Amino acid sequence: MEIIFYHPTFDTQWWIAALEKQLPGSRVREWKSGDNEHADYALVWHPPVEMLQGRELKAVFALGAGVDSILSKLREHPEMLPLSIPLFRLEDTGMGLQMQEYAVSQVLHWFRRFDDYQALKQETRWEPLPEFTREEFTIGIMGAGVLGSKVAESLLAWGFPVRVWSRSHKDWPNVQSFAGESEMGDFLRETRVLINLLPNTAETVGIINHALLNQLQDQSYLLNLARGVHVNEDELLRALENGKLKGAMLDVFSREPLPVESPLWRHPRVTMTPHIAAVTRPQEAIAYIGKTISGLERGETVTGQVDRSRGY
Ligand SMILES: NC(=O)C1=CN([C@@H]2O[C@H](COP(=O)(O)OP(=O)(O)OC[C@H]3O[C@@H](n4cnc5c(N)ncnc54)[C@H](O)[C@@H]3O)[C@@H](O)[C@H]2O)C=CC1
Ligand SMILES: O=C(O)C(=O)CO
Repeated sequence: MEIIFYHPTFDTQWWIAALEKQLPGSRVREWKSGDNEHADYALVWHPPVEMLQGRELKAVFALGAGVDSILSKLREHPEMLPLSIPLFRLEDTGMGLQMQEYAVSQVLHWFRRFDDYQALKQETRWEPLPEFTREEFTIGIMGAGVLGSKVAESLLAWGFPVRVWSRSHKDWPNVQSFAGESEMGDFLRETRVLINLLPNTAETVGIINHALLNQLQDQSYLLNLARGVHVNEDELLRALENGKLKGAMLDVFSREPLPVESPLWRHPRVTMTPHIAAVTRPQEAIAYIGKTISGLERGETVTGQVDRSRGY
């Protein structure tokens, strides 16, 4: 079995050795411009069109959870990957735990008012504040997929009321489920901490805007863990000024790296990280890819295939 590999930043030689160990009998090579030799599978992140175009592959694996960048390239260059070739993405492979760490630590930070205490410290003020209760700290998660479900589980374990909003209803113990546009208002009304874990699609781009934020309780919080283009950044700043939002923690931005002139850098109630909420964990990813390729070779049903018409 021949596998081609392309990733602009990963340690390619390490991946090749680990993949060959995971899939005995396979030959994995780094794809380089001009390589038109046969391949059965391609493992990619931001691949050049030339790498995939015209190949008769059994499947392509994106080396991340979000497939928005490859799908947007495919809209421009449909010849790059015909619909008959399945595209897979990483399902969890260690990202669920990272998202849980991120979400739990930030929710607890806001819940225990560490942001307020930090502001008081700046003014040299020793002042115990009233405590928040869990009842007034409902967590609303947009996107109830692989990562949303893990985050929901971890916040439930900390005793917070948890609700999710997605395309279809979920029957998860102790989680209130809302679906579709018609239930968006009910979902937002009691949400105090809004966590975004939606995929980036034509339907979700710009979804966190003035109209949405305005439906939250006053003094709510936003945690964006998915994609920057989900948030209208000007309207987010407006919500921070008019009291709809008390704070925002952002891992992703409409432009990355975030330009130095963005006011988000300087806003005292915005905290941020540089798109590191959950990164690809090589060992887990290789185990998943190995298992999926072996399953495909045996003609079994496997999970993780992207629905290109849906966009995720
Ligand atoms: N910041 C980071 O480091 C990372 C960010 N991500 C982002 O997280 C996203 C989510 O990942 P997964 O949970 O694995 O995806 P998933 O495909 O398992 O889940 C997506 C969820 O969104 C819902 N959804 C999709 N379109 C919708 C719509 N129009 N209205 C309502 N609900 C809708 C689906 O029903 C599903 O519940 C990825 O697409 C990626 O963009 C993923 C990994 C790391
Ligand atoms: O896997 C993804 O989609 C990511 O955003 C990785 O950082």
